[in-house]
Amino acid sequence: MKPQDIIAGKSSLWIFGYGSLVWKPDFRYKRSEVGYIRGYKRRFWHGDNFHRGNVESPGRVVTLIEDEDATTWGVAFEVSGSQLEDSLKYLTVRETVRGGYITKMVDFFPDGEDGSSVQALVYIATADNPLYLGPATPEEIGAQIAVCRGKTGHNLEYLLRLAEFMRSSCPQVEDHHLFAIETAALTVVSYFLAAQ
Ligand SMILES: N[C@@H](CCC(=O)N[C@@H](CS)C(=O)NCC(=O)O)C(=O)O
Repeated sequence: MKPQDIIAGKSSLWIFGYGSLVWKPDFRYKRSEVGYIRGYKRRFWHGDNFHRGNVESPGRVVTLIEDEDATTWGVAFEVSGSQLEDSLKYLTVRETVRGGYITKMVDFFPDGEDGSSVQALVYIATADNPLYLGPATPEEIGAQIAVCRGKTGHNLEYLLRLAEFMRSSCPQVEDHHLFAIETAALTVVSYFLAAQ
């Protein structure tokens, strides 16, 4: 969907973040809510040759994989008025042009509500994306993240800030994939430090 199609006729829009957007939206918004979407699992299966890696050593960032039994927790940001066009213009470059993500509309369930949901825009990198790296063990992914960096910073920062968000904002959620990769990456880092 093109940004103009997304905002057509809308006075406000919710944008769901589940990776770097949860800790670094970098666009102006009216309000935010922690919550979840259903039918997707978050996986570090997408490559990144710009923000957290480069062409020779792509980093690993998250995307969403369809799984009808799964839920993914993150943050939704409501944008309205001029924030609508500004946020989508910014995210088109950050997510789509540089990251290879496409847009979809999903149901977002704010935490603590009565099970009600709102429609939200989400950026997803699908398996047919040239940057898609696919499944690997937590050890393989952790080792890759421990050594990659890109124009925005180290891949380790991307991982640790997401893990910190989940611990502080969603303590009730046990994200095995995320925390196994965090443990693996920090183990590699500890070897590097011990070797010095
Ligand atoms: N679309 C996901 C993932 C977003 C994401 O991590 N995208 C990368 C682009 S490859 C990004 O924005 N990176 C910025 C950064 O690493 O600071 C989200 O909603 O958070």
